[in-house]
Order: sequence, then structure tokens, then C-alpha cells
Amino acid sequence: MIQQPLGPEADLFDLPGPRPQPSALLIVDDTPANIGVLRTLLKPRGHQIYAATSGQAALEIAERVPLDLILLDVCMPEMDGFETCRRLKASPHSRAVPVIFVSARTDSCDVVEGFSLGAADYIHKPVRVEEALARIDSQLQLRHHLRVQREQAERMQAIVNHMAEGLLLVDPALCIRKANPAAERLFGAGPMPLCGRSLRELLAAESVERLRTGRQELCALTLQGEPLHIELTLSPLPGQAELQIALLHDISQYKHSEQVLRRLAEIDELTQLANRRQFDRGLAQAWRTAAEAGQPLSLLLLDVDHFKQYNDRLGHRAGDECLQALGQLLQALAQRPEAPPGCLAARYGGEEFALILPGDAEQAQAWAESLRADLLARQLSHPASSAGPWVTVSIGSATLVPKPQNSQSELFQAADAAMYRAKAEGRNRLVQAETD
Ligand SMILES: Nc1nc2c(ncn2[C@@H]2O[C@H](COP(=O)(O)OP(=O)(O)OP(=O)(O)O)[C@@H](O)[C@H]2O)c(=O)[nH]1
Repeated sequence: MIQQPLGPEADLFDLPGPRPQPSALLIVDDTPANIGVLRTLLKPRGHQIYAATSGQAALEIAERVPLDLILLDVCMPEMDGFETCRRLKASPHSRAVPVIFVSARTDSCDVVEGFSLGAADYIHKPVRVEEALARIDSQLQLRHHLRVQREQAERMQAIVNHMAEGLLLVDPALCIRKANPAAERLFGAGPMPLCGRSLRELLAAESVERLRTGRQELCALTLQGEPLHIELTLSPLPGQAELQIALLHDISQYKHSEQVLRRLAEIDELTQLANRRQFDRGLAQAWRTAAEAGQPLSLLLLDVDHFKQYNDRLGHRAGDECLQALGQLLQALAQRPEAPPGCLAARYGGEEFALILPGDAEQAQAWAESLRADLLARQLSHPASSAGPWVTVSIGSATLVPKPQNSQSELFQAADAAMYRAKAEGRNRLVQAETD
């Protein structure tokens, strides 16, 4: 048989109900002949019949046997049917078992008393066979439906309890009414339950403002104050206007990996400086910021002098270490407390470095000279340089105030040309481009 896929409105819990079992009925009557009559009527329907001739015997059977229905006489010596019913309803074993009184006492005060004790129905003696059977069948059916419903509810509860996603039911004020174990675990609730707290309490301030119906990524906090990244889907609970479902998925791990990947994509592995990609973005951003503020933007481009000979003489590994040392100096410069926002040190490629410096030409000169001095102070030996005994750099610097008629590539080209002039003029020096 071809299985139909579940449609959007499919009822996931509409699975086959409990296997039909013969119903267990208890007939209680102090007159054995009456029991015989009912037994003869009910036996052909396949029910399992128990009989008791006193209230006390009925209570004992109800303690031992899981019953589906009790047919209870009212007038009995010692303990009458009403007292028996009272005790049956007081016992956890028989509380939920429907009781039908079968009695010759037909005064309406008796019938009312029977119902007030929790009876499901009241059949008059002498029994009218068809009517009695119809009433008994109806109670057994009702009991079967209740069992099916209870099993569906238990199945749903088991799913909610075991699902990996957190699930909250919240009221219109976002107060949490129910939380499944996964939600409790996610927020480290432990002995402090989530129920009664506001959903807002569990979100970082900026996420509270962004919270809306639908799916969203938010920053949350555990009850211990640990940050969490969650995907939260908030939707109305169909048919229950006063409740909303919040489905929670912990995406902290994914966010962490995303951050690591983003960092890897923007960082030069050897020097840990910004790579060319991040440099390009940083320069564009610094250019926009300077344009908006009408402020000058400077760019320093640095190239290690005679680096090929350095590698050739000392080996590629020493060359790498030299680039790392230079990277550290440049990073320290960009991270000085007085460094302006937008200041960025980058490895542009090979043995070329760059420093974006929001500031004027005078500042650029001061920073470039400071870098050259720091490098010389390190006294990294360069046995094959015509510029001196130590590793040196040639620096080209350019400064522009962004205007409609110039561009960031003009700034770059000017700094690059200045750097080549520094090389041509003997290396180990700063040349500032004449711009504006
Ligand atoms: N060790 C090492 N060397 C690199 C790296 N990237 C580029 N280089 C080397 O840097 C050297 C650059 O050489 P050139 O472009 O000829 O420039 P130079 O020798 O520095 O000469 P000038 O720039 O004119 O002073 C080449 O030998 C490259 O192999 C790197 O990541 N590690």
C-alpha cells in the first residue's frame, strides 16, 4: 500500500489507539439471581464479568482487578450501594472507573444522590434490556475514547520531553507558562524552574528589542549569566489566543564556528594581521568615515628591504620569523591606546605591509618614523642588505581628505608610488606622497 505523505494539517498523534481488549465489568448485587440476569445479558458481548454480593466484596475486587465498569445495586445489607460508591471513588485504584447504579429505588432524590457521588449513570430495575445494554455500551465507549486520548497526550508529552529543541509556552506578556526539559537544560535552570519568569529575562538587552513573531537569531543568557546564541521561533498556538509557542535551538556552536571561519578568512596566518581581503574592506570603510567627517585619511605601505637576499642567506624559515616580528611591531602600533578608530595593520602580500591611519600627514609621518625606530631597535640582523646591518623597511605614505574628485585607489597608488621612491632613494626611509 502506498503511504500518503503527511500534509501540513496532518495529525502526528492520530496513530492506532490501544488494542481493543475485552472489557472487565463488576456486577455488585446482594441477590445472586440479579447478577445472573445481567451476566446472561453481557456475556455474549465478550466482556469479562466479575461478581460481588456485598459492598465489601466489591471494594476488594476493585483493589485487585483493573475494571472498566461497575454495575452497582443500591439496596444492600451492611454497606449500601451509595456508601460502596463513596469508597470506590475515594480509592486511587477505582476512582476513575465509571459506576452505573442499577436499582429499584427510582425516586429522583436517590438518582440525584447517585450522580452526586460520582456515578456515570443510573439504570432502573426491573432492567429494560435494550436500554440497559445501550447505556452500558455508551459508558464503555466513552472509557475507550478517554483511554485513546490519554495515550495520545502521553505520547505527545513524551515527544516534548525528549525533543532536543527547547519548547516554551508563553502568555501575551511573554511570561513562561510551560518549559520542556530541553529548555530547562539550555538555560541551566536546574532547581530554578523557568516557569513564571519572563522570556525577556532570558534574552540579552539588544535581543529583547528585536524579539518578534517568526524565526530569528538572538543572543540569550543562561540563568548563570552565560551567553548563548539561539534560534527562536515564536508563533501563536493555534486555537489558544492567550498562548504562544517559542521553539528554541542552541546555535552557539555554529556561531562559534562561523566566527572562527570568518576570522580565518580575514586573518593572515603567518603574521596574524588583517589579510588583504580585510585590508580592502577596512580601507573602504575608513574612506567612507573620513568622507562623512571631512577628515584626512593616511595610508602607509611598507616593504622589507632586500628580503630576497635575507631569505637566500638565512633561509625561508628565518624569513618567516622576520615577517612575524615586523607584524608584531605593526600590530602594537595599530593597537596603541591613542590609535584612532579605524586604524588597521595588514599584511598586504609577501613582504609588503600596510597601515590604515585615520589622521593627517604629520601623524602619518610620526607613526612611520616610530615604526622604523622600533624596527631598528630590534636589531634583526640582515647580513646581505645594502641599507645597513639590520632589517629595514622602505615606507611610502599618502594622505587625502576624501572629495568627490578623488578616490581610495588614488590614495593607495600615491602611497605605493611613494614606497617605490623610498626604495629608489636608497631604502630604509619614509617618503611622503605630495597629494592635494
Ligand atoms: N620567508 C618568506 N619569504 C617570502 C614570503 N613572501 C614573500 N617572500 C619573499 O620575499 C622576497 C621578495 O623579493 P623581492 O620582491 O625581489 O624584493 P626584495 O628582495 O625585498 O628587494 P627590494 O624590495 O627591492 O628591497 C621573495 O624572495 C619572496 O620569496 C613569505 O611568506 N615568507
